[in-house]
Amino acid sequence: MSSDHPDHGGVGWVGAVGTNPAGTGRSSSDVTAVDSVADGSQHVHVPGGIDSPDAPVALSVRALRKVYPGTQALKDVDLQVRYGEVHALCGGNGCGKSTLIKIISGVVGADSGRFAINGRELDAAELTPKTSFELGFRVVHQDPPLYPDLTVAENMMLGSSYPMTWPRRIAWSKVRRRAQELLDRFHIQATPDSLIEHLPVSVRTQVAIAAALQDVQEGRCIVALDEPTAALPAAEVELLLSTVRQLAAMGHAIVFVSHRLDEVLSITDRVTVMRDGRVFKEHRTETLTEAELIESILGRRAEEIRAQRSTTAVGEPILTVHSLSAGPVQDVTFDVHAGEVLGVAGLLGSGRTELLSAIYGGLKKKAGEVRLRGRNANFRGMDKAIEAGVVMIPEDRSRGGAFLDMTVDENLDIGVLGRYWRGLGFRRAQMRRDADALRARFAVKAPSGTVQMRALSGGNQQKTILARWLRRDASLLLLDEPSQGVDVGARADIYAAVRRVTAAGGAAVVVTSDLEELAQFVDRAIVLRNGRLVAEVPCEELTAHRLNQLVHMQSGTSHD
Ligand SMILES: Nc1ncnc2c1ncn2[C@@H]1O[C@H](COP(=O)(O)OP(=O)(O)OP(=O)(O)O)[C@@H](O)[C@H]1O
Repeated sequence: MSSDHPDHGGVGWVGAVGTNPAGTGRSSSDVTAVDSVADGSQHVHVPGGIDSPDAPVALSVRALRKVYPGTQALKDVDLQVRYGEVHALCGGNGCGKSTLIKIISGVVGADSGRFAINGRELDAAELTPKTSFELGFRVVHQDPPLYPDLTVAENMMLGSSYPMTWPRRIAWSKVRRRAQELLDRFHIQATPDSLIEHLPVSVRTQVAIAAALQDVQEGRCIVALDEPTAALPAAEVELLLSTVRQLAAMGHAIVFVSHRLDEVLSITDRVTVMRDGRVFKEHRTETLTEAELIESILGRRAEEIRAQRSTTAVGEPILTVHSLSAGPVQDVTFDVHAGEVLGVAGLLGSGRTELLSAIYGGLKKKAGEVRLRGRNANFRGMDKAIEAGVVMIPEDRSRGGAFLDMTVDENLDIGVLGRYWRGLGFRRAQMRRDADALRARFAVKAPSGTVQMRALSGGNQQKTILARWLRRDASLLLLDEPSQGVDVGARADIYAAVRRVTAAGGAAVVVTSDLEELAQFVDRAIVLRNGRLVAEVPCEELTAHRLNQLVHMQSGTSHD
């Protein structure tokens, strides 16, 4: 391990947390911090700051190893997280971040390693979900395990005990009231009786976070958030990030996994960068620049991954949308030209996802028309749109794409099998070579193309699905949150693939809640508010700040 200061403190390998006679594992400095929290103080006294060797350690991991068939996911990982800090775990897709968190939460077994959680030392074999939970480790996983056909209240109560009335009946009014309190506390736009399957992805993520954190007001916890903001639009991201900072100020230790480097730089105290199953480096956020962080994660210079704007002259209109109304979308008119990537910015509920869906034929139009290369394109269903050269990659990839029981290459090849028939012969070797090349081009980290899709990390599944769709000969790409969950290098690779389509005379429309990404990668943007197109931003005016102003303007939450 190479680290700036992988200091393990002076009291054994668990740092400042020794085990006291009462078995709570709290040192005296530790207890002071707890008392101050109980007193309602928003600040935790950390002697010398959280970087000090005296700062109490909440979580310590030592020499952790994990081998999956064909992959050594973790190689001698050491990590220390202190009370009162937000500690980022960063690294490329498949470097082992989720595996590390799953092991600490006890849901995946490690091969070897030692842990100290809230002062209790354990061996890898002793760590079960129950022990981890009882010791105060809380986690919101990348794909939160919510039950789509249950209500918000029912999902929130799963895993904690249901309030009961006599004679042994669930007290539903109490369940609902408790859920409503959580919805209010986390400012979630849902009711206790909303069915999860009817909620947008971002609201589902918020529900999962609220459910995991429902009891963290009491006592001190270690809260791990595995890419909590991947599916959240900007306004909710800010809300969540301030909740995270508040939790740290209350004395909890936060492990924060994110590919969104602006978030990492804005709310964390330290960053541990992992590469290929190892801890590569630990940084203090205060003195870290974005370029240094990118270089630490990727091992390449930040300039190498900057996206190029369109270099081709903008050609004839590929997509023309005229006075379109569908769902919340009202009277929207715009066009996208050959060679162009158009970005769509808007808050949750602005109609951005429905706009793509209406163009694609997934959402019924109320009025208006859609033209492709000047011809009427009122697609009735996906097949017709695909035939016409339109590719749509939806926001919710679990509905739109990954076949987890099939192999990676089968996932890549679905939809293009017809290409490989030559008369009665099937060109299997060519198909394999093409899949190899595709995995390499999209940097899909997999031991081989024959492993099951479920063995891939979240980001690598995402890259596989994108590669499947982007290999088609599309003339119009409709992409909803294309870089959700992918690392900073892969994000640039995805836009490079989009550029290949536009350079060949195609066009693309990209919806993303990451305004930095829009400002960096698209050629022009439109802004939607309450279903209406309210602004068009040309390339020379594209900045995240400008887009942020425009998306918030009417709601009175402008962030000037
Ligand atoms: N159930 C599994 N079976 C086999 N291999 C697995 C399994 N789960 C994860 N892996 C492998 O372990 C490695 C680490 O995966 P992990 O999910 O921890 O990565 P990650 O850093 O969280 O990635 P991402 O940023 O994409 O979420 C990857 O190579 C992945 O393919």
